Amino acid sequence: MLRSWVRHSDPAGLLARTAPALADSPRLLIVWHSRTGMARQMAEALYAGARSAACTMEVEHFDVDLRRARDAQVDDLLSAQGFLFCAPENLATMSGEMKEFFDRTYYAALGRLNGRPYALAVAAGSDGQGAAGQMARICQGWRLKAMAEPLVLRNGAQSAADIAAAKTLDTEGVEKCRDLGALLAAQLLLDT
Ligand SMILES: Cc1cc2nc3c(=O)[nH]c(=O)nc-3n(C[C@H](O)[C@H](O)[C@H](O)COP(=O)(O)O)c2cc1C
Repeated sequence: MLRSWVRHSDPAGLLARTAPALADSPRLLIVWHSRTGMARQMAEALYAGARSAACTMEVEHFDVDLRRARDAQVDDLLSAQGFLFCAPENLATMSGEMKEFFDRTYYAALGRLNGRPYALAVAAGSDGQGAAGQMARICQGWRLKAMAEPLVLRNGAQSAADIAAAKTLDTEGVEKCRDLGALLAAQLLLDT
């Protein structure tokens, strides 16, 4: 579509020369899963932080792809220069949908993401270390470069009722996620 518009409207070919740069905008991929809302809000704050960092750095062309785990594909990984993975801890592991994303994409992406920056964010009741450790091992297998310690936010839920309740991320949590999103975006934009 863009190429055909360029061909017909730009006989001198000036825009055509800039088109590849637009197609090659750096891309940050955020993959998330959430059952009761906390990790979703964390992922949204990661996204907002990444966007605002690009704005502060006056970077015009920067894609931030916020993708639910069940919808994320190998090509999404391959076309991104950096990653944020955000999931809840369920039964001392990352949630099943997040694990299924890694299972589905791991071997197809292996050896093709080496050195790209990443960070992790985990929503938890009282722990979170199990999910963070598992995701970190997978990212290590992919030879990604950790940009920060995993961000683990705990809401204290332990009873069945509290666990099932819809969650609201507090202001401090939003700020921490925004900061992490900004850090990843800044690193990626400096690298590319
Ligand atoms: C089935 C299930 C198992 C859970 N197991 C853990 C756990 O092992 N450790 C923990 O810290 N929190 C545990 N939680 C609490 C969640 O991590 C917490 O409620 C968090 O907010 C979930 O994120 P979400 O709101 O994005 O779904 C569990 C929740 C569910 C539903």
